[in-house]
Order: sequence, then structure tokens, then C-alpha cells
Amino acid sequence: MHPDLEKVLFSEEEILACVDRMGRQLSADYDGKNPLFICVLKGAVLFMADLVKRVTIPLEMDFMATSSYGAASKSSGVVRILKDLERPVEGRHVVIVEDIIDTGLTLAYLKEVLLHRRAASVKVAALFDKPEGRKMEIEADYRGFVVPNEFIVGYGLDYAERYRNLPYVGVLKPEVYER
Ligand SMILES: O=P(O)(O)OC[C@H]1O[C@H](OP(=O)(O)OP(=O)(O)O)[C@H](O)[C@@H]1O
Ligand code: HPA
Ligand SMILES: [Mg+2]
Repeated sequence: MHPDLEKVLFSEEEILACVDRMGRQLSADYDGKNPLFICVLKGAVLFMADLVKRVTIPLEMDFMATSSYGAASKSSGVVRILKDLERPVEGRHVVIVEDIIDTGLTLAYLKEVLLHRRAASVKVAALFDKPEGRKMEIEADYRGFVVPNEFIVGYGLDYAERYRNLPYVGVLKPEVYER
């Protein structure tokens, strides 16, 4: 375990088993719809890569980058689009691929933007859900794990851009972000 972590919540094996289940469910639900999977950079990049390998139907991918946490462990409350999609979403069945739903601000904002651009449908696949962090009423359509109200890192999730490359997910020692 990385020395900055207090504990590991989910091992690489547990994460991949869960991603596998989500991939199979999405394959069944989106058969014949040629869905557009939108990866929310940067946090969702590992989840996206593992998920699409487990989806057995044709799909397309696009990428959007948002930021609300910066180098902090609390949401700034303002979601910014740092990089937009390459292609229009009008008429497309969109699956937003997110690593975590915490306050819900990022997702609420993204859903609004995509529906405004006339996507045919917008659903959300989130690997982690922190229901106690919520400030907006919004839920994932496909959810991996429920996590406690603690700041977690690994498998794409960062603190100040670090720890994204850990293959597992754990809770950061508070002294690391209180430094
Ligand atoms: O529900 P919320 O409170 O909005 O938090 C969830 C969002 O925050 C994180 O992204 P961040 O803004 O840190 O950018 P990053 O993915 O590049 O780390 C995470 O990857 C989600 O996209
Ligand atoms: O717990 C978290 N960890 C990392 N990034 C995050 N973005 C929202 N919540 C979190
Ligand atoms: Mg972040």
C-alpha cells in the first residue's frame, strides 16, 4: 500500500470485477444503439479504458475535461470545461463515464450541457458514488461502489494530480491534505 494512504477500500481485482459487470450490463442495454461513451477527464480515464474493453457492442468514444477540485480536497463549486467534445452529440445516445459522483455538481452541469445540445438520451455510468457528499439531487444510472464520506484516491482519482496511477483505491491520510 502507498505510504500516504490510511487504508485500501477496493483492490484492483474487486474494481475490475465490478467494471466487468457494468460492461456486460451496458452491452445488453445499448445493443443496436451505437452509443457515444463520453469520458470525463482526467479522473475517469482508467475506468473508461477498462470499461470499453468489456463492452461487446459497437460504440464510439469522445472526451471532455472538466475541473472543479483543482489542487484541493473540496469542490470549488464552479465547474469549468477545460476541453470540449470533438463531435456534436445531437441525436446520440450518450453514456457519461465518470469516476466519482460526490457533490454532483460536475454531473448536473454536464447533463444539462448535453441535453441542451439535443442528445437523444443521456445516462451516467459512475464507478464510485459518495451519497453523503451530495449538494445536487442527481444519481448514476449505472453505479459501481458506494464509498464513505472520505477523500479517496487511486484508479484515476487524484489529490493535487497525484495518485491517479495507483491500480487500487484507498483513503488518503488527512495529514497529507492538511499539510
Ligand atoms: O460530484 P463532484 O463533487 O462534482 O465531483 C466529481 C468530479 O470531481 C473530480 O474531477 P476534478 O474536477 O477533480 O477533475 P479531474 O477529473 O481532472 O481530477 C471527479 O473526477 C469528478 O469528475
Ligand atoms: O473523493 C474524491 N477523491 C478524488 N477526487 C474527487 N472528486 C470528488 N470527490 C473526490
Ligand atoms: Mg481531481
